[in-house]
Amino acid sequence: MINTFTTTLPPIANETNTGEKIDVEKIDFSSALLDLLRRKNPNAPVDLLGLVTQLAKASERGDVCVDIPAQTDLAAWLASGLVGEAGDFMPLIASHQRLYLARYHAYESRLAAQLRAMALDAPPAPDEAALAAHVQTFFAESHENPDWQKIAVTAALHQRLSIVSGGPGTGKTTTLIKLLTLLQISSDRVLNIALAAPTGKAAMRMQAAISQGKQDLAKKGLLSAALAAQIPDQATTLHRLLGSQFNSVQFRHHAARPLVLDVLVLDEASMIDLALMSKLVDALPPQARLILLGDKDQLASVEAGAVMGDLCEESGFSPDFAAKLSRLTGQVVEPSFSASAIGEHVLTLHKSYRFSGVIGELARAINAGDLRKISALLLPATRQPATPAGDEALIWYPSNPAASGQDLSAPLLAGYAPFFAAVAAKASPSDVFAAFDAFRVLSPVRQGAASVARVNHLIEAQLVKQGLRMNDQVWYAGRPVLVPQNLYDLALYNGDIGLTLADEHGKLWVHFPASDGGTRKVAPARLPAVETAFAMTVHKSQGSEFAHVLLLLPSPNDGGNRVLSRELVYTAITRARQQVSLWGEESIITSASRKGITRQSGLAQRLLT
Ligand SMILES: Nc1ncnc2c1ncn2[C@@H]1O[C@H](COP(=O)(O)OP(=O)(O)OP(=O)(O)O)[C@@H](O)[C@H]1O
Repeated sequence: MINTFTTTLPPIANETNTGEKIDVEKIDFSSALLDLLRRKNPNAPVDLLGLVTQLAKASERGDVCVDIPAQTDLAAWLASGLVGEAGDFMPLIASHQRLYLARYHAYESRLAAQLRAMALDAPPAPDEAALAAHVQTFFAESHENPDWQKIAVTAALHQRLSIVSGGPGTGKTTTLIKLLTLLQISSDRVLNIALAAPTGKAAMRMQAAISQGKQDLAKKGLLSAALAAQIPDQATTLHRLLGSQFNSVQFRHHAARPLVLDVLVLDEASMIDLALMSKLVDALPPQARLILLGDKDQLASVEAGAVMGDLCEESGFSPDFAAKLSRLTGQVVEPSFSASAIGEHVLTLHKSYRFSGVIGELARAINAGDLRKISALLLPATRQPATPAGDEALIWYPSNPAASGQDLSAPLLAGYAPFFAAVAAKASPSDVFAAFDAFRVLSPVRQGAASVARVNHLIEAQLVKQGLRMNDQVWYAGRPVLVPQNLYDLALYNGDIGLTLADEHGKLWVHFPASDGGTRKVAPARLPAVETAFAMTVHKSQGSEFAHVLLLLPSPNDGGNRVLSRELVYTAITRARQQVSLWGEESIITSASRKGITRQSGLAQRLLT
């Protein structure tokens, strides 16, 4: 039986690891937990209560557990009736010298056990000769050696669990389509394949990328119309796939009522927290394949855990498997020791086919904490005029955007000018969306002088000046909004972006992208809890892409140091397809790249062999 103490879990966190949005419920979490424990045992060990306070705070930051100090009298804790060991029904669990809230321990240990079992449960091995021939056909154009996409496809065909990790443009989707096609070719029936992503936006991007990828493969004569029809174009959100239920943290699909599918593909897997990943794996039917796609270097999930990072911590092919992959791919695949039971299932793509230029170089340098490279990339830009021409891939404003006297409005308005022009011209909702997605302002913080709130305020004030919005008017044509929570009755989800546009009678509607590639509209009155979204936090931008990203990086005294990290800057920069504007002092950028976020979790250790 799973040990659950729902009352001891923190409420759903909302961008907690940015530390900006304080949830009132959360302030009381640590004291509520302590009260509960004291009521159960008035003589609870003092050091236990001290660590519980830390655990409550840590869980708000996204940690799954805290380390138990070496000198702890664990026997006294276990005798207190508050702490148990794995399998006990207690509010707290001590395991592997870590203290957990019971439910997180259950999620973590269960997920690790299930992933280990999936790694051992290999599907019937494909016929080598046939597979080698298919691989050669599908990668006939490849001049790469090693070709990581080819190796990933070949490896994944032998696996029930595959984790494909790569930065932007490394060909995760391209690899996936080849993999699904080959799975379908080697199956004697039509496979039931489901495509899912954490947010509606990410699901739509996945859908668009898959249908583009299918067309590319078909043009090369590698995908017949019949096969193409067997690979779905439709992607859904993970919540919808699992079956969200109103007012419940449980989904309709779980271990006792699994999904009906043969292959589940989950994109943007780094956004998935521990609880959700555990529920997802629970809901898989026996023998179904799970393919996770994501970028392990991006920010971890908003909720607790760093599942993608933990899963990818160790990787490497055994000598036998490496030899097999060498035979099948015709390339040299070196074996390497991996201490993880799922190390062979971590398939990393190394070469970016989209970012050959400065954006990719900067993203890699930030990731590697390569300060010299970062400075070299930023240096030429310092010579650029304060208001650059706008066609450079990297633009740098070397000042604190939160300092007084900084005029944020000019670049903001310039960036959104095509969007306002499309709104004024009453362009179709799809065209207005395209204009809006060409530029986005990102900030790490919600409040402060260079925050999301400030940018939204500045732009809205400018719109008043330009006569495009009446003072204090909440709804106006051109207002972009962000849905901050799941609104199941409207089929809208946390993070969805809508655009307010006037119809031919002047009536305002909020348009949202629809799953068929068009848009659908909702009356503003039905959306009581939305936020203006000219700017958004870097956390919320995950799963989205924009042609041009302007990233504001406030200095420490303006809230920057609390939240800036390598993962945050990397995630923000890699949202940009063509152009990045960085607005922050060099020391802020370099110190962020020195600071990686480490989340306390025992998942990687539980996966060790
Ligand atoms: N092996 C390859 N050779 C040439 N071009 C490639 C190759 N693989 C991918 N591409 C091209 O690179 C671009 C990005 O590929 P793809 O969309 O598969 O990457 P991704 O990792 O899924 O990207 P994203 O960052 O959007 O998740 C596409 O235009 C694709 O056609």
